[in-house]
Amino acid sequence: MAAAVREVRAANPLAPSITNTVTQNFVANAQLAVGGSAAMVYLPDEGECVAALGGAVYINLGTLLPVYEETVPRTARACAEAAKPWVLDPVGVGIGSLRTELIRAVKAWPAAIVRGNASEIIAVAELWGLDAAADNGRGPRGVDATDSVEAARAAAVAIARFSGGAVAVSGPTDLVTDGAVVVRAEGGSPLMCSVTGSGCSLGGVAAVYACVADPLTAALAATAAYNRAGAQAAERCSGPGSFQVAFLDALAALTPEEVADAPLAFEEA
Ligand SMILES: Nc1ncnc2c1ncn2[C@@H]1O[C@H](COP(=O)(O)OP(=O)(O)O)[C@@H](O)[C@H]1O
Ligand SMILES: Cc1ncsc1CCOP(=O)(O)O
Ligand SMILES: [Mg+2]
Repeated sequence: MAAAVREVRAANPLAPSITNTVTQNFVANAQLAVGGSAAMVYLPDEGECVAALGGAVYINLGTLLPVYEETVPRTARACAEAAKPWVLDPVGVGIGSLRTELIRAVKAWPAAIVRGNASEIIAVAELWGLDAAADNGRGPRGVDATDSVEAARAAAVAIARFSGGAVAVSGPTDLVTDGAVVVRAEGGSPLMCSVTGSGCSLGGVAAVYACVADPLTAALAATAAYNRAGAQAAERCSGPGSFQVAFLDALAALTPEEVADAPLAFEEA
């Protein structure tokens, strides 16, 4: 994790995004704060182009446009063909039919990292037909979780075993797995739920680290960085507005050691 943080700062890798219109700015600023480079695109040929240019691609389904019916599968396929990692954030899975169709479609080119809140991870496992235990999910309420992180454990492990990558479930305690180990990470702040894009930008930062590290290390580095920076920002702010500013400052100031020393609890999956 420390090496990933250091290498990103040294190499300034590009992790382009197809992401929602609500939080693009926060995603790009968080990617820049950790030392990465950002580029947001919408069109199918642009997705293919940035899959070739970038070290890893972030695809977030938060606000879909009709063109995404083409952009998302073509970009995921381009990543797979170029052996580039990509990160899926299945925001709001369950709203409308296109999100469902797209998540079903990209099962053919599995993401190196699937990042979402507990309800989204449970819903993806259900859609991919991976895990009977995942049927327990109550489903997302819009973009928010209604399930606990622990309720998503089996779904997360099943997705990681299917994809061969990592799954990061966010919440009060985060859970990250590669299908062999399950890692729990504490930290952050409840204020992160009051700033839209905390989850989206975590996915964008995971894509930055995936440019230089394996999926599990990248997902853990992003999660640990968020937990550290979130806790620090909460001490320095006076509410959600100043939290977001303090959070970007804290993210930019994190040392590799602070990220690597974040408390993590490992167990067998
Ligand atoms: N109650 C909480 N306490 C501390 N950190 C939290 C809490 N809820 C969410 N976080 C953190 O906020 C970030 C976004 O997580 P979450 O809110 O679950 O994502 P999403 O916005 O996609 O629903 C993660 O880094 C997570 O660890
Ligand atoms: C509010 C909202 N609506 C569609 S996408 C989006 C942003 C969700 O961001 P996050 O999942 O990081 O809270
Ligand atoms: Mg989210």
